[in-house]
Amino acid sequence: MTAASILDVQHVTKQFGGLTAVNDVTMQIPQASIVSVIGPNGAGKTTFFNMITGIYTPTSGAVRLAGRELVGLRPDQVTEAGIARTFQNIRLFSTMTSEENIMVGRHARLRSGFVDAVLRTRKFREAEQEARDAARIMLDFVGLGKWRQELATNLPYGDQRKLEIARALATTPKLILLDEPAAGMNPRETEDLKALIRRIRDELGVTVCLIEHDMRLVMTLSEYITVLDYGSKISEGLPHQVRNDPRVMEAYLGRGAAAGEYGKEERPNA
Ligand SMILES: Nc1ncnc2c1ncn2[C@@H]1O[C@H](COP(=O)(O)OP(=O)(O)OP(=O)(O)O)[C@@H](O)[C@H]1O
Repeated sequence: MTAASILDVQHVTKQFGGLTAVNDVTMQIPQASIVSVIGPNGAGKTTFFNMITGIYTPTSGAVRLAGRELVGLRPDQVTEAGIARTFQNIRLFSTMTSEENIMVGRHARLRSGFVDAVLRTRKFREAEQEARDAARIMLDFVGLGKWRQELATNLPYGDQRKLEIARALATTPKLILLDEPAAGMNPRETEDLKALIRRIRDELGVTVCLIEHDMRLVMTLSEYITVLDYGSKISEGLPHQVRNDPRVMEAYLGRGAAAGEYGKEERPNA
């Protein structure tokens, strides 16, 4: 990779007792790129994201965002540093409106403090208005403007996932990590998602890294792909390189779950 990296992950390892969930993985994410991390179930992908975002501290290794070391920071500090993420399972506040869900996500950026909030000072009201405006902009950006006052739980499934992305974007990240964003989506929702991810990079200039099992989406959207298996990096490169890598084929096909997971039309060497 020749482009400057926004994220530089060096030799990260995570052990849970005797289990090595991620084993000495090095990966660079070029600025303003769309990249994917793939691998069979249990390969260590989510653990990898959890180390980048401060949920887990790596057993060893370094994670740098634009040169700044992130290991040791709390998740909220990592968000503040410029990394936002979504989770495998939807984590919206179902009793809040779409707008409120985004305002909560933006909390990390609010400048007013607890005392301001209790006293409802001008500073607090201004910060709240700013959060509301930002929420509207993000809702419009992801195409959910009409759902602004609707409870999150009432949104169609695909729109709930978009709302999570909007919430992450409202923290004005440099890099967004999406954990299985297409999970459970129908083909039309997946196409919509693909267009949205491209716009996040092209129009907002935000670098995107996704974990995804939908190989058709991964192969058509990603500029670079990193493949994990049993915690180790077994391949990386351009989509066609990864698709044709015998090690990748073996990792998927060797477990007998290949047809479903790798996708019949996107099988390596197909
Ligand atoms: N907190 C934890 N404690 C112990 N083991 C864990 C923990 N988190 C993950 N693991 C184990 O680490 C390994 C990697 O899990 P991880 O969830 O990172 O894989 P994954 O590639 O994201 O899988 P999937 O595609 O199924 O989501 C698995 O064996 C898992 O059981």
